[in-house]
Amino acid sequence: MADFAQAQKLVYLVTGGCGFLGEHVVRMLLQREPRLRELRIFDLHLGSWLEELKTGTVQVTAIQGDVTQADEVAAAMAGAHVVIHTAGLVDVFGRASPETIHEVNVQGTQNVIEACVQTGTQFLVYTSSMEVVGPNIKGHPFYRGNEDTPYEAVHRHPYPCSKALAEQLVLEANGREVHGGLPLVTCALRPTGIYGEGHQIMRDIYHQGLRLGGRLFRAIPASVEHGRVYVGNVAWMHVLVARELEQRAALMGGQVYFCYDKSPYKSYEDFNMEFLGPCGLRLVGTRPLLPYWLLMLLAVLNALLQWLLRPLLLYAPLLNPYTLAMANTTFTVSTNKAQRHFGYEPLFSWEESRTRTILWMQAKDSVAQ
Ligand SMILES: NC(=O)C1=CN([C@@H]2O[C@H](COP(=O)(O)OP(=O)(O)OC[C@H]3O[C@@H](n4cnc5c(N)ncnc54)[C@H](O)[C@@H]3O)[C@@H](O)[C@H]2O)C=CC1
Ligand SMILES: CC(C)CCC[C@@H](C)[C@H]1CC[C@H]2[C@@H]3[C@H](O)CC4=CC(=O)CC[C@]4(C)[C@H]3CC[C@]12C
Repeated sequence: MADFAQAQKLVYLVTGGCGFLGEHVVRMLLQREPRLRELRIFDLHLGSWLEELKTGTVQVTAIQGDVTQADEVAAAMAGAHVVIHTAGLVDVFGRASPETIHEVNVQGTQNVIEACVQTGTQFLVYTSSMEVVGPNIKGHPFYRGNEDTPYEAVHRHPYPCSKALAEQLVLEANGREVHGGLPLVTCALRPTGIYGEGHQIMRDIYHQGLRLGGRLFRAIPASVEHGRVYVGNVAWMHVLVARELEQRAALMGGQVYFCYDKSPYKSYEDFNMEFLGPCGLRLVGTRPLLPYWLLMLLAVLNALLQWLLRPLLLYAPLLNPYTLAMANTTFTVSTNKAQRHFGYEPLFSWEESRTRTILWMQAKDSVAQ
């Protein structure tokens, strides 16, 4: 018992710990990081599920706070050894203003870095995104590329712009001296499209299908591959990186890693059908029902409507010119950098990831009815 207590010495802080990915990171840390003494969960909105975590041997501290407030971040971080920064504004639908997206994703990340320096927190793991690379505005395919694949990364949309800037800040901060004189060690993880338990967009698409009488109509050619990764494996990568950063600082510091697993390469819609199919939905058509130009016209109309209606209400449908371009451009990853640098292997097989996601969809479905 004394040995166990001695081994529990680390304090971790997870920003955005109540979000879709953040919750999985929090639960994974509690399950798979035996050296944890205290886990701080920092989020703008705290979930009631946190209460159930407070019964174990690890001290779980919930902190309601805002990453855009430097003093709140620094106060939460005092005495922490590792910070996993997943908090972010994920908005490609025009819900938030570009200024707000920048403030949360870029200024919020800068505040996390400065808090590390100020408080002496030496290890920072940042949740970046595939969107830092692409797809770019020219619609160039990125076909099973890796971290070194040359690609023209050009963005205009506020979300990828903010993620790219924030990632750059994190990587440039690697090696900065933190309070106490030691060097800050940082790295960035770039998930592709994350799926799994808690994935709100999947639920939105499911409900859209229900409204259409149990059908979805193919909009994207089946040949367009879209990278996807299971949330449990993304969480596991975060836990492993955080664990290995100290021992392998020279190798991993300042590095980026795509998040990957054994999920199959498919189009966005065909991939979703792996889960929506068993929930009773059908994807109609082997080819897109509407030509691309017509879909783009609808997407532009949606954007126009959003702008016109903004003074009255928030109109933010899934289809807009940006999301259409995203879904319609091949972007997939094939790499083993995480395996080579820190021994990552996916914790969940594709079959397990699929089953877990289906069970969650079905359970949610029965609660909703
Ligand atoms: N969902 C996806 O497919 C992907 C997500 N990512 C990145 O993963 C991270 C997590 O994303 P998700 O879990 O999907 O999003 P999410 O929206 O479910 O979670 C984000 C969390 O951050 C919190 N948050 C937002 N603004 C905050 C603020 N000002 N201060 C403190 N907390 C704040 C939210 O309350 C939320 O709990 C984000 O950084 C996102 O950019 C990267 C690649 C793919
Ligand atoms: C028929 C329509 C055109 C289908 C619309 C699908 C879109 C809503 C989604 C297609 C691609 C998704 C994005 C992608 O998986 C990469 C992402 C990375 C992130 O960091 C955040 C989420 C997202 C932008 C994701 C959002 C939904 C899509 C645009």
